[in-house]
Amino acid sequence: MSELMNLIAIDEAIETLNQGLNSELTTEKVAITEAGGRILAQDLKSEIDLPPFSRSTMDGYALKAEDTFGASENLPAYLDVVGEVKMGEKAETKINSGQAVAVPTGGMMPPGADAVVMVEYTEKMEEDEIEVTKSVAVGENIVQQGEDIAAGDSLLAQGHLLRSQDIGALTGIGITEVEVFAVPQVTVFSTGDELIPPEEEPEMGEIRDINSYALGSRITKLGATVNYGGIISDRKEELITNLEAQLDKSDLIILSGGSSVGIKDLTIEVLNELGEPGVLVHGVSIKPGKPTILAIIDDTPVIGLPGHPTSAMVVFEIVVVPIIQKLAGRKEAEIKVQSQVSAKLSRNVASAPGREEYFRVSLEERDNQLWATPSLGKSSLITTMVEADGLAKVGLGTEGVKQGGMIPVILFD
Ligand SMILES: Nc1nc2c(c(=O)[nH]1)N[C@H]1C(S)=C(S)[C@@H](COP(=O)(O)OP(=O)(O)OC[C@H]3O[C@@H](n4cnc5c(N)ncnc54)[C@H](O)[C@@H]3O)O[C@H]1N2
Ligand code: MOO
Repeated sequence: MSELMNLIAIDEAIETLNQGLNSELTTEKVAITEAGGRILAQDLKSEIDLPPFSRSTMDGYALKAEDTFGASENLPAYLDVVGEVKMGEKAETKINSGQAVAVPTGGMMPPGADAVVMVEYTEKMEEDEIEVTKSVAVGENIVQQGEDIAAGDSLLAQGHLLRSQDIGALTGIGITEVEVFAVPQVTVFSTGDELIPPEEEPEMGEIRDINSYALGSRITKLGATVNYGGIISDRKEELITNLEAQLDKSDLIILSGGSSVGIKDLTIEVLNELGEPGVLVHGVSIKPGKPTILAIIDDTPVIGLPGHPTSAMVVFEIVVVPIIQKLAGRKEAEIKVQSQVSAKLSRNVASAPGREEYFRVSLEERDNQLWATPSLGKSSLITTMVEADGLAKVGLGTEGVKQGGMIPVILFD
């Protein structure tokens, strides 16, 4: 039987693993159409101004603002129309005092003009004269050259997750290829003699595999590639063979089951035998999820999650997500940003002393207030996750939270 667990705090556990990880990540160049959701591996500066010329933001007339000062319905200003800017063409006609040029929304500002009056505030008098009934300020209704992005500006930093708006900004300045970090390859195994693949009919005593698929789906959502390693029986040789086969091909291996103190619990033994440094952490002060194992085998992190499906998913969220993000190259500051809300508890919750506790909660909005109702179901029941909208956290040094107390809730994706 393995030795009894010596629990350590979550942050310390994650830090211990991070310290042992190889920080050199592989990168690759991808077309901008493939770059959404990837992590940038370079700092990006703009070499050009966006927009490359000053543009009107309204349909109207480009003019010198001072020619409209004091203009009103009762006392209009009169200007000579000396030309028209065509969309997508260079504005050539120079404006002098007392002159205006018709300009469409997005059209280039003609030289000499410093404002645009909207067409609604003008009246055509003759073919080449307008009356202006509103005064405009210098710069009004114009986007200046380089106002969006100026040449030399830093736009995005290494480690940033490329979102749709980032992709748009990059194509706006003509960047069609970017250097990104390679997608982490994550292998998932389930362990246990009782487990069978979901497509098979269970005999009495057998249980269909839940964890591989719940975790695999979450891994995909995080932007990593999942390799379904399958089910490993509780035989030492089988555990060794399966792990050895995947170690070189994986950036991270996740096992579930076989992590607690018990006769069949060979995981620790095997992880220590397979390579250096072996098991770094066995037992984390988190509930559910106490029997979590963190190991590194010759540069590949291996994480053993508790077998109970809910416990496995909770530990995945709290411990594995930041590790996958780190392996993906995501920068520290962004990793901490989780989609989190603050909600009022609809009933008292008592928390395990000395453990950071996570309750599955369902959320409901009542009277402009978000209320969290904790599930009291066992961590062996996957439906406690299905019914939940998120995880409410009760910190290490807290005995519980009273009904009506505020609590942070990490939202499920
Ligand atoms: N005497 C003690 N017993 C247990 C303790 C303890 O401290 N003392 N801890 C309990 C807690 S808490 C947890 S969590 C589990 C952890 O168990 P293991 O990580 O060793 O996992 P198993 O024993 O293999 O499985 C536990 C449970 O989960 C089911 N399971 C496992 N894998 C899957 C899967 N892929 N899909 C669906 N269900 C799975 C398995 O059939 C068991 O029912 O230990 C407690 N016991
Ligand atoms: O630690 Mo177990 O993971 O509480 O259910």
